[in-house]
Amino acid sequence: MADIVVKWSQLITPIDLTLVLVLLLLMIVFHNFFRHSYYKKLKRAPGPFPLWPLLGNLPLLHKLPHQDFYNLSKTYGDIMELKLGSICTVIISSPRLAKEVFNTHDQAFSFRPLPTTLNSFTYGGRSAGWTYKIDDYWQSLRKMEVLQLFSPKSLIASKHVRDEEISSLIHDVFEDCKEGEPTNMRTRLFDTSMNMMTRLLFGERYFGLKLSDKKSEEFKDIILKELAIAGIFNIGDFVPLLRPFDLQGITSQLKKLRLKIDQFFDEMIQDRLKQNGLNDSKDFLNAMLSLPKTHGFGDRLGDNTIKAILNESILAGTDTTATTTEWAIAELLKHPQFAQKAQEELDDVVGFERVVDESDLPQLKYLQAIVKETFRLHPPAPLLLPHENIEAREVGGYHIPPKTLLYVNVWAIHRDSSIYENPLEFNPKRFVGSNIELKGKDFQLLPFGSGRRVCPGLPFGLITVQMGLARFLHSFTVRLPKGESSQDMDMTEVFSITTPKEIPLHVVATARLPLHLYVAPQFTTCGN
Ligand code: HEM
Repeated sequence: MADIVVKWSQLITPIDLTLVLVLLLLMIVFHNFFRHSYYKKLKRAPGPFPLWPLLGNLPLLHKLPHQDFYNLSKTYGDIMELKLGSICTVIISSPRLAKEVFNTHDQAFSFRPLPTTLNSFTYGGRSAGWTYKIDDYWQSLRKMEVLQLFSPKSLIASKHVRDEEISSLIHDVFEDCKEGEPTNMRTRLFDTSMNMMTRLLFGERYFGLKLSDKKSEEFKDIILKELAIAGIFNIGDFVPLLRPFDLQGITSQLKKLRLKIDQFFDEMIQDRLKQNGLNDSKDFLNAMLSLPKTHGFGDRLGDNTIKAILNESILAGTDTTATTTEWAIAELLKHPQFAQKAQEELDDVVGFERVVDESDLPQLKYLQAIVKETFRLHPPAPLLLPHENIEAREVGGYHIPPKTLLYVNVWAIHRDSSIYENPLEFNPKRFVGSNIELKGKDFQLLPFGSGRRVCPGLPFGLITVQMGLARFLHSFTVRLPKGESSQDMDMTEVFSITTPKEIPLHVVATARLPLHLYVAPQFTTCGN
């Protein structure tokens, strides 16, 4: 054996090895070069040359991929093709092409490639958002979610949950301001959204009231870790050769986290099954457990599907509404003239003797304009969720090969200067009197996506943001803590599963309504 080792080392000298490596590198560069010219013949969308072996254009992306794509689109146009590792990726950055994708080719691009992180959290893509294709299973899931959570009837049934949780938020901020303490809006809004979701899903509040409760703390920790890890742009998803090395340490974290999630949801499901009178409670977990197993799902509405749906709903429904409301308050601190205008409207419509009710919303036009403007500048999912096609298509006159990863960069669309005047300016006036809606039909404003895969939580998410902001503005005037200037406020964003402000917003609030309107709510015991 020793002899053989000696012979090999004599055969291959360091110079030989360097030559082989250089040759390999040249081969990869030439391969990419010829492929690139070949693409051009097929009228492929323009894009930067995929210079890096294995990585392609990946090194062009930094911490905020949607901003990198936006900057690249200024050079290459509103449809461009990049090679991210081994994945052919097309990025759409104009309303015209978003309309073409979601109207003409919606079915073709309705496939959902599953990143490694979400594979684990959705039990192999069993939730509606990460089911790969649109089939009977996906349709049954969507139908069940809409019926139980988001239909007009369900929204009326869950109104008291939103009212109570927002009242609790107002009470907590009031307590902070009585003490003269700044309020951490990030934590308060997150807890509010989380409590709403957990009450709808399994009938329990999780945070805020029971901070000493160990189980609540553990649950919050799991969810925060999931949110953090789910947002990581995993190199292994783009460069399969690197996947086994787990360079970002994701796989090991996922395993630990998945065990904890499993344990948490398993206990909850078992407890529920042991309880007599399963059908008395009207939360989503009970609805799922009560469904006959064959109800449109074949035998797939097992425990793993239920866990995947619960987990996805928490991940999709919590941070999205909380970060949008936080951005809205931050923008209004920077532009107090708009906050004042919204407060005048609230005072006119609601007065000072009661709190805002959901039935007031249609009259709160200025508030609605503020919410739209916030979604325009700060869409929680700036690239929507990834889409994929299995058949070749032509978009904008360019050939899109099968298995292309497609991102619709709504962050870029929302900043298109041919649509929005001074697009980088926060100015809700642009939506006053406009009939642009958030429902996915107006392609210049798409924070909830569009087409078949449009967000099913849209009605719930929108009403939660509108009501949270309306109640907050009606109840308080706010300023930043001493020593901080709103004009210098750092508005840097972070790319994660949502796109929050990098530095959490802290505010000092002053009450503007009679004291009895800040009392803590009496919580009804169950979700619905
Ligand atoms: C401010 C609130 C929200 C925003 C901005 C938002 C945004 C989005 C976006 C952009 C998509 C992807 C659309 C696409 O790929 O074209 C999506 C999908 C989805 N959202 Fe939301 N969402 C919000 C709230 C919610 C809530 C409250 C829930 C439910 C608990 C929810 C559940 C889902 C699900 C299940 C999908 C996947 C749909 C599918 O692929 O079939 N979202 N959402």
